[in-house]
Amino acid sequence: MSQVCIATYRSYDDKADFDKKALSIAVGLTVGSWTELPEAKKAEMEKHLGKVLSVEVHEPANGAAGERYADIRIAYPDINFSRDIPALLVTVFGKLSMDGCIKLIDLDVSEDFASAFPGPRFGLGGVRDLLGVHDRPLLMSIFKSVVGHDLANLQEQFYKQALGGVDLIKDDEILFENPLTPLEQRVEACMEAARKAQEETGQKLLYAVNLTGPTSQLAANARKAVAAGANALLFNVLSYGYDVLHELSKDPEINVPIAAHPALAGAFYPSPHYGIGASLLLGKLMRLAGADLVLFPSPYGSVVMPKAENLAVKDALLSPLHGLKTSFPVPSAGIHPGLVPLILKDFGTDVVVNAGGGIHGHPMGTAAGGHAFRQAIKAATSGIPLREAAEASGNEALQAAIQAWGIKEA
Ligand SMILES: CSCCC(=O)C(=O)COP(=O)(O)O
Repeated sequence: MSQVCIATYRSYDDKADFDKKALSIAVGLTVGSWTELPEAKKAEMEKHLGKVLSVEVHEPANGAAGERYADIRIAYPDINFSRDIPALLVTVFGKLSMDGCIKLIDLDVSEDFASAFPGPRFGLGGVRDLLGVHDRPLLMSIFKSVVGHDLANLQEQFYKQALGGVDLIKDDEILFENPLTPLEQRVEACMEAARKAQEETGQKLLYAVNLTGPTSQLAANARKAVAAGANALLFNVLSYGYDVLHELSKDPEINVPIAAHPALAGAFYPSPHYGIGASLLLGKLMRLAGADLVLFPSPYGSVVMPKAENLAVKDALLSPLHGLKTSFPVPSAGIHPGLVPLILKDFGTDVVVNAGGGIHGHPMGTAAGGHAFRQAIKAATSGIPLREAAEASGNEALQAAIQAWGIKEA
């Protein structure tokens, strides 16, 4: 069994000797120095020494400045760090993240390291089981206007979203503990609206309430939310750290799916030269830490992530990973019904179509916004072009949505 975690980096430098650089990383981030060590000490330290596995240099064809880079793979012995994500990240990219043009692209953790992580408790299949929906993409709606609103207002907004036939409703990530809509009362009010809507729609619904507060109170807040009836949680993972998600997701008393919000991710992944690659940041590490659903920008909407990077996030959430359950991909931001065929083309059926403005901004109102998405999903999964579907009687909501936002072709 492999006893190392392998980090892949991309390093840009017009002149560097990348072999030398790789060796200095492998030694510097493990035993500190090597050649100076006496032979007896070397024998003792060998098991701690990082190893350069490969260095692939890409010379720009035209010699253009700023385009020469190398992909460097280094194996770090598991013996050097404890079985937690902070220890792993500090080892492979702590000081190094501040040392020139270098980006952490990927991490392959060992079976032994992964064994400390149960991963998503529900995962994609578990979320589908809770909702009883197995044959189509799910639809999630986002509360939009939340700050400064009282419980009655949020309950009314929730009810309208639920009537639109959505499968999940999530809080806006900027809704924190506040006197107008305290956590437990908000959960009770929204779940009451969910029950009322279910009487009309016959549809089950998950409400991902935003879990916030100081880290020391998060687990208690989560338990309170669950006791009040919350059947899902939203969590701003990157502001707290992956280890906090890991703790929450393996807590047996917090027995509901957790949706990871990507707030702050833009500080890490967009630069080609610095930070952490999107598929690692929003894919592999979120899944390892236990996210059941992961939100991230799509290639089509208002906050755009390049398509290849986006599909790499999807793959990291869905490909085999040490036997962990898969996490639901939720490409988001600026999504409207006219984008549904593109989303399904790239993501298939195992995706959550997620919208805030694209639901609340519908010309016929919030509930119609949900209906328009459901009609678009039905058309796209049946291979019917949206324009054709919009002409059908009963699909007036879709027609109005297309008039408002249009259809984006590939
Ligand atoms: C950048 S991914 C997170 C998307 C999100 O949380 C959101 O509120 C998107 O809202 P929109 O009105 O753009 O659908």
